[in-house]
Amino acid sequence: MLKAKQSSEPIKVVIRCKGLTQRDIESKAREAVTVDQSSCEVSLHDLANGKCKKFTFEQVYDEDSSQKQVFDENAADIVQGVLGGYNGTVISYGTCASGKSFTMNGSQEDEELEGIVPRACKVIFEKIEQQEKKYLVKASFVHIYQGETRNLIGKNKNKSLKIFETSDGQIQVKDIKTVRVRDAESLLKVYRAGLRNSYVGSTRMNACSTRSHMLFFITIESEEIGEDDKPYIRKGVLKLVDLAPAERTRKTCCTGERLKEANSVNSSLSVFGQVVSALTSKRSTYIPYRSSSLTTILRDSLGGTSKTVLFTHITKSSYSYDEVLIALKLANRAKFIKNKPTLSLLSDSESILEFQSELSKDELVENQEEQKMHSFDVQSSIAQDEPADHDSMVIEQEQKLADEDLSVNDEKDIGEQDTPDAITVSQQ
Ligand SMILES: Nc1ncnc2c1ncn2[C@@H]1O[C@H](COP(=O)(O)OP(=O)(O)OP(=O)(O)O)[C@@H](O)[C@H]1O
Repeated sequence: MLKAKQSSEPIKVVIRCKGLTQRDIESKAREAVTVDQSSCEVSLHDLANGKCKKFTFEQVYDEDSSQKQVFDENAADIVQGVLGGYNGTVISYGTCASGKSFTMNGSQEDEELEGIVPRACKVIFEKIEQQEKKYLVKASFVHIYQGETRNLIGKNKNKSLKIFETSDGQIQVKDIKTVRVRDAESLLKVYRAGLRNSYVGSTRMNACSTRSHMLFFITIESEEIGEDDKPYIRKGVLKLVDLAPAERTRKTCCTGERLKEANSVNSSLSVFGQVVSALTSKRSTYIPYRSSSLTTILRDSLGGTSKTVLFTHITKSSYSYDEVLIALKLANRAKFIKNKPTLSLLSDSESILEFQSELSKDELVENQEEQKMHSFDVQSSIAQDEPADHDSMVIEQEQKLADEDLSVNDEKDIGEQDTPDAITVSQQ
């Protein structure tokens, strides 16, 4: 793999603050957080003793921020980078019910409320349509539930997937389900099918609380001819990560399975915090990535070659003071993590052949469709003595293809031929 090294840059840390909910107001919570968007300052007030802790970040959003603004100002660049052959990561972290899933997924009912993932899916294909180049787009969706990495799409969703490191230092997830997609709608279908399979449970803090860390991967490859007249594949992986919340189990009063889930999430988030600390401490000689599946998969995103934005969600409620303080302290440290975004240009014959053979399948399908249309054209002209309706034929055929490819939720494996044993999710 050819890699044009770039200089290091800090990961972007963004704070998004949610206002008091009706429930907070009814339970007499007060506002313990103030956000100054112009100075990018967040103040956390200890209302009992009148003290205040101030933090500054690259970008802070109050409760009136729009989904579009949040995407445009933080994720659009990352998506553009992935199209250009860089890895990109968006991580949604924060306290319970603070809007982590709202930022990533948002609401399907109202386009204005769509989150980063649906917006990214649309932008990717809008940009691809503006290009002459051919692109391959593939998606995978896994979650980490009680310490096990599992597919959220395809068959065998209960199988625990192994994470391993290849001899050249890449982190891969074995048997991850990967689906080739040809348009934004299909990509969104994969995402939504995975979401339907995710584990959401009711807690005292949130009726729809995420019980596992969810990681949606979009791999984008494009081919070009280099100055040496040889073919190269530009390859970028976009990781869209919705983390489960750290939970004070005494507060959420969960028991049984919910308690096990919370303990497992807390332990992986504690490793996440240790990795952030180690990466930003001058004294540290070891980064404990391997202590959890989450940080192993995110190795490239934290201190690696990815362009990364870390959203830290907090709420204004005075009852969440302790959790907000922990989240702000982690975010404040994460500001000092440096990554080296690195362009990935593949020149090995295996990658090029794989890319070209995928594209040749498209040509085969296109030729078959053309032949079918031609015979339909001739037959219908003979039968009706009228020209065939080409446009509606094409739309029908495309719809059929999309449906066949994306019947993910029916446990029917899709794009089986597209499924490699493993995909690279992290690089040294
Ligand atoms: N900025 C926002 N504007 C409007 N509604 C929001 C906003 N952020 C969150 N919400 C609403 O607050 C509720 C909780 O949000 P969400 O489920 O996204 O939180 P979460 O942090 O993912 O929760 P959990 O930690 O339990 O997984 C949802 O009803 C969501 O629609």
